[in-house]
Amino acid sequence: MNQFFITGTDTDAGKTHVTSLLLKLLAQHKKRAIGFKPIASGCEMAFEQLVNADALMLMESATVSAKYDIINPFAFAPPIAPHIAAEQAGLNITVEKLSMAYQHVKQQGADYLLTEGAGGWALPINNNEYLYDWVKAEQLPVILVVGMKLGCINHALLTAAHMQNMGVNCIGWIANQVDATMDEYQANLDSLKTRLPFPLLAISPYTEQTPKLQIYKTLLEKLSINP
Ligand SMILES: Nc1ncnc2c1ncn2[C@@H]1O[C@H](COP(=O)(O)OP(=O)(O)OP(=O)(O)O)[C@@H](O)[C@H]1O
Ligand SMILES: C[C@H](N)[C@H](N)CCCCCC(=O)O
Ligand SMILES: [Mg+2]
Repeated sequence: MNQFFITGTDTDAGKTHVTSLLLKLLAQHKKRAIGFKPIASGCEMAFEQLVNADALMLMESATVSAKYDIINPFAFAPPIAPHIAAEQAGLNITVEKLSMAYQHVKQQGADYLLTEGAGGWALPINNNEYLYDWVKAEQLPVILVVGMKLGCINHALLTAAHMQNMGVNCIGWIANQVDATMDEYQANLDSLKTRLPFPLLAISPYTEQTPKLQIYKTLLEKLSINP
C-alpha cells in the first residue's frame, strides 16, 4: 500500500487543497485511493455528529469510501489547537490510538492512503506526544505543502530541519499559492528550491475556479504512477 502523510508549513497552508488534488490525480490514473484526517478541530454538528470540512473534502475526492468516523476519528468543535480541544472534551489523543484508527483505514481496500495532518508539522496531540511521533512510528513518507506567502521560508526550512533530525523521510514539497499577491513569488520559490533538501513535486497555482496541479515527473515517480 502506498502511504503518504501530507503536512504543511502552517494551518491554512493548503494541506486539504493539495491532498484533494492528489486524490483526484490518483483517481484520474484509476488508482484506489482514500484520504484520512485523523485529527480535526473546527468541526460542526451534522446528522447528529461532529463533521469537518477537510474530512468531507477528502472523502469527496477519494475513490474508496468509508464511514465518516473511520476517516476522521478525532473531531472537535472549537477551531483551536486540537490537544487543547481534546483536553476540554476530556479526551486523550495518543500515538497508540492513532495507529489503531489507522488500521481501520488500511482495511478499507485502498492501494493509496493519503493522511492529512492538522495545523503544521509540530502539532501537539497530548502533554508529551506530537502528531509527528505517530508519523515516525508508522514510518510514513511525508509531503510538505508550503503555503507560499511571506514567512513561508522560515516555516519550510524549520520543518525540513526537524524532519531530518527525526529521520523522517520527506519525499518532496508542493508549492501552494495561497496568496495571489505575494511579492517576488518566483524568487521565493527559487530560494526554497535551492534550500530545501528534497525536490519540488508540483505547484498548485492560486485559483478561485477549478483547482489544478502543475505536476513534475518526480511526483508521478514518487506516487508510482506511469506518466
Ligand atoms: N491554491 C489555492 N488557491 C486558492 N485558494 C486556496 C489555495 N490553497 C488553499 N486555498 C484556500 O485557503 C484556505 C486554506 O486552505 P486549506 O484548508 O487547504 O488549508 P489547510 O492547510 O488544510 O488548513 P488546516 O490547517 O485548517 O487543515 C481554504 O479556504 C482554501 O480554499
Ligand atoms: C482550526 C484550524 N483550522 C486547524 N484545524 C487547527 C490548527 C492548529 C494549530 C496549532 C498551532 O497553533 O500550531
Ligand atoms: Mg486542512
